[in-house]
Amino acid sequence: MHPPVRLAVNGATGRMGRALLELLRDDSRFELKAVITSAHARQINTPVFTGDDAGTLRYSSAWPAPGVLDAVIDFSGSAGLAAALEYCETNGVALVTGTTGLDASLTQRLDNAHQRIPLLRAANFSLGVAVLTRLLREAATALRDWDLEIVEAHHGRKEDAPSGTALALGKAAADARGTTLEHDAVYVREGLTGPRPAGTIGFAVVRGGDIVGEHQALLIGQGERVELGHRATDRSIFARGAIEAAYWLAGKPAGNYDLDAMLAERRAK
Ligand SMILES: NC(=O)C1=CN([C@@H]2O[C@H](COP(=O)(O)OP(=O)(O)OC[C@H]3O[C@@H](n4cnc5c(N)ncnc54)[C@H](OP(=O)(O)O)[C@@H]3O)[C@@H](O)[C@H]2O)C=CC1
Ligand SMILES: O=C(O)C1=N[C@H](C(=O)O)C[C@H](O)C1
Repeated sequence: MHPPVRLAVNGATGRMGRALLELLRDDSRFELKAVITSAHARQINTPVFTGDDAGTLRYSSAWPAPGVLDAVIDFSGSAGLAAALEYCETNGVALVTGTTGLDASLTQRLDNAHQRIPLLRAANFSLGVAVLTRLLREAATALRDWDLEIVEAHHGRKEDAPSGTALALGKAAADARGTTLEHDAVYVREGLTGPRPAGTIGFAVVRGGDIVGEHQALLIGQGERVELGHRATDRSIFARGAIEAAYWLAGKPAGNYDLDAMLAERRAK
């Protein structure tokens, strides 16, 4: 049993931040040291928890002094993740991030971060999507010539499209087929004419209401099709996955880690 992991949550007033705090409040494996959100959030300087065991923790936009944290969990946005990455790299702190919709330069910074810190990124922290990804790799290989379409649906406040998960599923299938999304993805069909080009991977996006997150991969042949799908109905599944990842990652040497490695290590125990 190692001492509690000293943790910060970044993006703490958001949908995922709130789901994380709800679970972390009663998780004795962690000592919550900082609860960080944007400087303009109305919760800044207000108590994070209420009740008899509330403690003195307050929302803040300032990162703690060096030496205070072992790990950061980030579900914020590009600016929030950039700040978290800067802090973690400067202070040698482990970073778990689920933020999606990153531009090329932030992706590049993350790609290089493994030289300095333990880093675990996942576009989707649910166990179900980890399994869906494996199934899709197998189906995309076995049904190599079938058309592949990826359909995703999310709540109306989501900022990026297609979702990080849809892109990760597309990438997994493209890798399995020996191609790339840069070469074969079709994100928009408006203005295209003629038949569907063979080998392309199509993406379609639905946005509305309170949909937590749904992903479907359709492998479409002649006279038959395979449909693989996952439906999240509660975002606590993502929060739980990220918390397990932070506990697993804290104290590891610098490097790039993923959920598959964590799940494999746990299965082996
Ligand atoms: N990998 C996964 O499993 C999942 C990934 N996600 C991804 O996580 C991200 C967040 O999602 P969600 O919680 O729904 O989004 P929200 O918009 O609800 O939350 C984002 C939070 O980050 C805060 N924020 C903005 N800028 C900064 C900053 N510079 N520093 C710190 N905090 C900041 C926002 O504050 P304010 O509102 O004041 O701007 C807000 O509280 C998205 O990219 C989403 O796609 C979501 C679910 C699961
Ligand atoms: O923004 C969300 O809500 C979600 N985002 C992630 C994504 O972009 O794939 C994961 C999940 O589907 C919820």
